[in-house]
Amino acid sequence: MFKPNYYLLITAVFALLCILTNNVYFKLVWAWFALSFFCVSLAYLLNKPTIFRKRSDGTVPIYIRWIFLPFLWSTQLYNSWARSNDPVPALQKIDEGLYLARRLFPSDVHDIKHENIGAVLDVTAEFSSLNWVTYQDDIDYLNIPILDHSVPSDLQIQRALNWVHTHRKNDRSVVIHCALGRGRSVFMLAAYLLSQNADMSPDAAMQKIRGIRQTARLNKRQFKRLKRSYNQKLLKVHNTAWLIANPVAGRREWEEKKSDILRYLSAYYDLTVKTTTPEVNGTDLAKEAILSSPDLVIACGGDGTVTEVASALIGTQTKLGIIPLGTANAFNQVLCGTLSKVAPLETVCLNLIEGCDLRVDTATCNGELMLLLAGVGFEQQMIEKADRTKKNTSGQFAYLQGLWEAIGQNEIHDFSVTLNDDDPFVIHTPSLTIANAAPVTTLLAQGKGLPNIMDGELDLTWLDPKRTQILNLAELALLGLGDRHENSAAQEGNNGVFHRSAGRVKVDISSVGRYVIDGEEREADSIEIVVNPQSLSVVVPEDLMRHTNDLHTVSSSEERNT
Ligand SMILES: Nc1ncnc2c1ncn2[C@@H]1O[C@H](COP(=O)(O)OP(=O)(O)OP(=O)(O)O)[C@@H](O)[C@H]1O
Repeated sequence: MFKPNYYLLITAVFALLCILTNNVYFKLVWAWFALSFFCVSLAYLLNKPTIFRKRSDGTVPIYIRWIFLPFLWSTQLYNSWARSNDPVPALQKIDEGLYLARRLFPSDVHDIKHENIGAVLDVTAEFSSLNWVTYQDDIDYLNIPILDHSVPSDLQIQRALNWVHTHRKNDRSVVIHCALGRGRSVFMLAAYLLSQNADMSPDAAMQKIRGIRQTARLNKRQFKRLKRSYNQKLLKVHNTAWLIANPVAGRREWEEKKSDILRYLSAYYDLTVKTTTPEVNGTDLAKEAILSSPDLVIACGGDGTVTEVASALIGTQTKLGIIPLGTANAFNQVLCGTLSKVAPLETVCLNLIEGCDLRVDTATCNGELMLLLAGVGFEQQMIEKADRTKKNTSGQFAYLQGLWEAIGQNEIHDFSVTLNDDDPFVIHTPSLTIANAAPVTTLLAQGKGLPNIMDGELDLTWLDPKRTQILNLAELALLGLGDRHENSAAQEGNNGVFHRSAGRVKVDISSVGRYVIDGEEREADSIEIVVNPQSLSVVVPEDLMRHTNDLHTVSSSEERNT
């Protein structure tokens, strides 16, 4: 508690000066000094390094710099005195690819380049970092803000270990720096050495560092925390994740977004990144991933990629995460909400870091994994009409165009339907969907409102051929939005919409010979769909889960921290 008390004392001195001074200008200056040091003491008392509002690119906003100017002046004065008397060089190699440094200045860039350093971990909260994009554009930068003389949180340690490890695994050298390269950065480097050397003790790690950088010294609290983390076996690189990306999904955004995705995620996950090719699909890569038992496999692409990856994860404890870079990304909309498609990349990645785990139902359709739904009639015609070229030019509107054309044709078919072990019955309809789940935009599946992905049931929705299909769709939209579904399970339906539920469904579709499953076209004379309750673990946003009281969830972030 030395630091806050010390800063409180300085605050008191400036407050006193402010009271005792008569000159209004001096009064203002002393009040500013007092406020600045008071804010710093609060930051220490509450352990809130984020008070400096340091951004992810390492800059501190101008207004914060003004508020804290008196404090920053004094620390910079002290640090420049300490640097000029430093008996050790600014930057020192401690281990293969691992460096320690004091605060980095433009004059250090030459050494950074010379040592071929590709990643900078800045553990200061109070100073703006160098603008690495200007100096060297292939430098990865991460700030983990820690107050001087303070200890990092378990989560901060975990982030640092994973980030450093991700870079080391890719043969990139990493420098960890704080203000003088003596405390906070030494803590993180020692923690990383301990995570990589099972036989090393905290004392041995410190000895190794001090053998090279004699000024390295942890205060009592820091060393106690290092030992505690070591004894509790927290100094481990974990949260391993595989990221499987489809480079051609959607509008081919992977290349453009790749570096941001890696920057956000590698700060928390020990990442392995793979891309699909026409020969090696998401299932092949996810099967390869499973061999190393990662905590999370992230599918980055459209629904096709998500289904490929998910099919290797069914029945395992490995979680599926999604970065929606496809055209529709309907499954992601089911899990993360309708607006998830337009959520900023940072939010999407944060959900994968701080989200909750949820076990959801999946199904198989003719032996193939079905996450969302299978459809004959309108649904199949809509997908058939939205080909790759149309998806590339019109995006999601390609599906709307397709649906519109299908409604215009209004082809009616007979299908023989068997639910569970019941007797078959024949329906006469232009559209039948059998859904495990569907986003709110998939009207054709909402005969009983939104299908529930955790109820262990499939939802069958079909439309009355005698009624105008636009009216049927309007009815479906109302069903999706509200509670007007009480009658849709009745024999006579609900204003042109029919609905049934079952765990197992068999449909004779020989009259059309074609169907779609999760947006992909298939051919068959019959389809058999079986639900597989709670067979897949997925990561969903925490705020979404807070409102879903009937679902059993485990906070993955908590789990990861234990
Ligand atoms: N490297 C690649 N080159 C060409 N095609 C690929 C490659 N990787 C995957 N594919 C193909 O991409 C298709 C899957 O695309 P995906 O469904 O992920 O995106 P989308 O069609 O744009 O989105 P959505 O399904 O959400 O509408 C598969 O047919 C797969 O064979």
